[in-house]
Amino acid sequence: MVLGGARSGKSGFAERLAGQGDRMLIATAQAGDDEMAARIARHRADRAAGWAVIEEPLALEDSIAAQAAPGRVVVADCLTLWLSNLMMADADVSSRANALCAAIQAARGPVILVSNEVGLSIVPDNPMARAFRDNAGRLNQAVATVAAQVYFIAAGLPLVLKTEAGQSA
Ligand SMILES: Nc1nc2c(ncn2[C@@H]2O[C@H](COP(=O)(O)OP(=O)(O)OP(=O)(O)O)[C@@H](O)[C@H]2O)c(=O)[nH]1
Repeated sequence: MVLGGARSGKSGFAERLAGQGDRMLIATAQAGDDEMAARIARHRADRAAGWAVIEEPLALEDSIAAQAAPGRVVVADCLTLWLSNLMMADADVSSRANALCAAIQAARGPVILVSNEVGLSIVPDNPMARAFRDNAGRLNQAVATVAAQVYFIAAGLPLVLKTEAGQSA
């Protein structure tokens, strides 16, 4: 799991972690406006050759189950937009988080999950944003529990939060 703030360098770190072999990106972002469309176009242009890409805004757990395979690294980018898409669709966020964790645990190959840490700033002034922030914090905790390794990226640099041997001090 690769956590970080906006423009912290977490997607680039996750891409480097995936190495050079068979790599698949599951992108959860949707181009809801021109600025987002330009962002996505920039990501496509900057992406190194060799990546297969699937765009899946909602059924992330199904995509992970279908795409994770021995010898292939799957990068899911990002859980925060997936959560936002679920909330906009009035989905049951808690049961979908459980389904995602089950898919991660059952995956037949390595899965790298990118997520935002959104809880470090002031309390949002509207209930929707507060619910989003709380759901994001719960989702990150649930995924970090089942992840073998967790990194926090700040200013492009990784802080190791959890290794396969356990949590770092
Ligand atoms: N639909 C779609 N989305 C993409 C594609 N490539 C990247 N994205 C999305 O772009 C989003 C990340 O982009 P940004 O918002 O520019 O990056 P950021 O997370 O603020 O920055 P970093 O922390 O530096 O990675 C992720 O949620 C991806 O889903 C793509 O090919 N298609």
